[in-house]
Amino acid sequence: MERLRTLPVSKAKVISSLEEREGLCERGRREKAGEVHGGDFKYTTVTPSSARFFSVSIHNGYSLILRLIFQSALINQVSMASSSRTQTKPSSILSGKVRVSARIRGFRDHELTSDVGCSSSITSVHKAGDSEHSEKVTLSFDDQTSSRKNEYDVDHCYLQNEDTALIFSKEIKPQIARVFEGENSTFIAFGARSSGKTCTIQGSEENPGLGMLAMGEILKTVGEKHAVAVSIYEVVHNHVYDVLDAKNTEVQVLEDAQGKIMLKGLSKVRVTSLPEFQKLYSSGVTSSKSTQKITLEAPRRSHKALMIHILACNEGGNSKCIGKMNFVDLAGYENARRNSIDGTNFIEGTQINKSLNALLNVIHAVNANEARVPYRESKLARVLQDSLPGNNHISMIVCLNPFFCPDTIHAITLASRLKNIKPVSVLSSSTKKYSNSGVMLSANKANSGVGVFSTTKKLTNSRLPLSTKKTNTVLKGRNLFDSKEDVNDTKEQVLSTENNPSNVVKLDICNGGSTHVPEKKCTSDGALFSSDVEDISSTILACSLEEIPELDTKQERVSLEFKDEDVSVKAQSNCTDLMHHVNGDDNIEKENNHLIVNESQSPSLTARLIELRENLKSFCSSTPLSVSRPHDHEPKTPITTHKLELSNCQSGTFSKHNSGMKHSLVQDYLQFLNSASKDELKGIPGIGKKRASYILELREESPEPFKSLDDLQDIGLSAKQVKTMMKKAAAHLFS
Ligand SMILES: Nc1ncnc2c1ncn2[C@@H]1O[C@H](COP(=O)(O)OP(=O)(O)OP(=O)(O)O)[C@@H](O)[C@H]1O
Repeated sequence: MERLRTLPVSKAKVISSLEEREGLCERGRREKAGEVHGGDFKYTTVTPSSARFFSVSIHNGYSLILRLIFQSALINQVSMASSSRTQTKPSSILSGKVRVSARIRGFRDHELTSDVGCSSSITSVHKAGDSEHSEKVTLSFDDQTSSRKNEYDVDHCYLQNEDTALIFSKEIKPQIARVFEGENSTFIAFGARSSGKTCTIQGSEENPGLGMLAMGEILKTVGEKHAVAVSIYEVVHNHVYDVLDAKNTEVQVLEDAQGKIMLKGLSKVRVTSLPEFQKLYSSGVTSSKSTQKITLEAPRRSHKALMIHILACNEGGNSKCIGKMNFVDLAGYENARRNSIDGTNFIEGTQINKSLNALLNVIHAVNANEARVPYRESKLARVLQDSLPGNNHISMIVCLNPFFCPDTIHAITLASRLKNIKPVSVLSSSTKKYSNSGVMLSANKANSGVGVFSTTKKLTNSRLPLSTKKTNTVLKGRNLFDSKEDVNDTKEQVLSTENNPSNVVKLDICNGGSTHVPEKKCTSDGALFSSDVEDISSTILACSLEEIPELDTKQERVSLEFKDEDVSVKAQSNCTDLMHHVNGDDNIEKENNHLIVNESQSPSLTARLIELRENLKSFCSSTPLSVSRPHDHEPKTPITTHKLELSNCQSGTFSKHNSGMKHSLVQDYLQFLNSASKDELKGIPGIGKKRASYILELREESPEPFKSLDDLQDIGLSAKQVKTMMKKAAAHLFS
């Protein structure tokens, strides 16, 4: 009997289309790439999952069996790629206004022959739907690290053999007429590093990208009444720089009294011909690169964007922007910790991931039609702010590496979540207090069965009128794209329920004796998930929600799995009495009264904590400041515990006053900035001459430009700088 030899996965290729397969077979014959030493065939294709299980004989006698196996794998794959018959999942209605399409990058030359390219994992692309517009695509990946199969729904998937021109005609061309009618369109390329984002958006002279193709079409459409101008900018470390300006000036993102975004310092260059634009686009990019130090320094990673302005010209020669097209080439996602070799690029990677998450949170909020969109948390989102909401079109193109890549899986996971959301419930402010007292798990239980989880998070101030802010507080966990959530280390939670698509689920964690909740994950206010830290090793591994048939239908089991890499502990918490549904806005108020404590059963830890806190509060407020004498007039030693509690109360009162003082200091400071003269402003440490004149300009646009400390970011101050300034102001009071 001949010995069987296992075919290494790396020697097998997965090609996602028949044409690609044929092309490669031909190439394989020539180059002997991926050669399998069999009897009468030189090259074949196989899914890596199949390859893992197949053994290959080196003897001719087994080649027939091999061919049968491989043929069946091939037929299977081709049928999956081309037909809608083999659906593994029930089709869901893809929701939201954001269109999400995927693009699988073609193989690079060296990938065709190396082990990397050969270990492909995009095993299948299921297309469903018969019309061009209603199709849904499910992408399947074999996760080689966990032997799982991951499936993601997107609106469309462009295969390796499909070029950028096809993407243009399907995604961009139909939007051009709408931009001339006054709507804005935004196209965002998102994905892991080297997944083909720049090639898709910017392209090259030989293979023009979407920006170039769009400009070609726009210039064809533009008549005498219209003109075209472009701006190109990049966002580095949450600062926006003008790429068309040789000095690379920083762009200030301002908002006028009407809430209109103004990009101060961003060049707008008129374009009349394609070669002119081509020169501008490529030289602009070159100039941005030239600002980096040459030699050993790695090119800085940034988000780059092109803005095409359509201008309406009147007879007097004046022009007004009527519509915009944005093409955004996001910096590539990568797991900063895993990919940081010496720690040097760790901070950069972390910051980029944070900004990607912040942008995705914005898109998610817009897509879900949330009342509060966290524009202020992302500079890029602030630049795009007037192009995202309402009828404006947003399209995300998720670029995928064609081989197994955990970062690619992370990217598609995040993007596909946009397709499974439903508009969220807006909870009244009375529910807000609970957000600080327990872990909130918010799930949009769409029919598709995919849910989201989130964290309670401090609401930053926006310039909404105060009344709007109060009433529109959205308690739905919006922080969908939390930076610490890493699909490579953490399993995706899937919350499957059939009904109640827009339910919000409140979760209290039962801290049973065997449950280990990593302490470092709990922030002071009790929220388990915070977006402050990237790549925290201790994360929730999995969270599943299942109905327990034998119990009341309103009770469900939540299983949370934690992984703490540092101490190698895995723990699970099963809570049976803590879930409750909120059915629609009308009942929210009523329902929330029942959310925390289920009276018939023992209260959860969070409920007990709330009770304790309330008791303490009422005790403090009711404690008399002087100790009254007992009625019998007998002198007694004062009770020491009471003294202690009294002093606790005093320290509580002191800290209360403290925060009051802090608030009034901040208010005074902002009031000063809103009213002081230029000379007075110049005298403030950290403001200086330039910022002083800039503040005056802002005050011309809006009488009170600074309503919160966050607004100081508009004059280019970082949160750290603001904090330092406030410290100095406080110190000044006592000097
Ligand atoms: N469709 C394609 N077919 C073949 N090769 C491609 C394709 N798209 C991109 N590439 C190649 O892949 C590499 C990475 O492409 P690109 O620079 O566009 O990726 P990126 O996602 O923008 O990278 P980064 O995350 O670093 O910005 C380049 O060498 C490019 O030539």
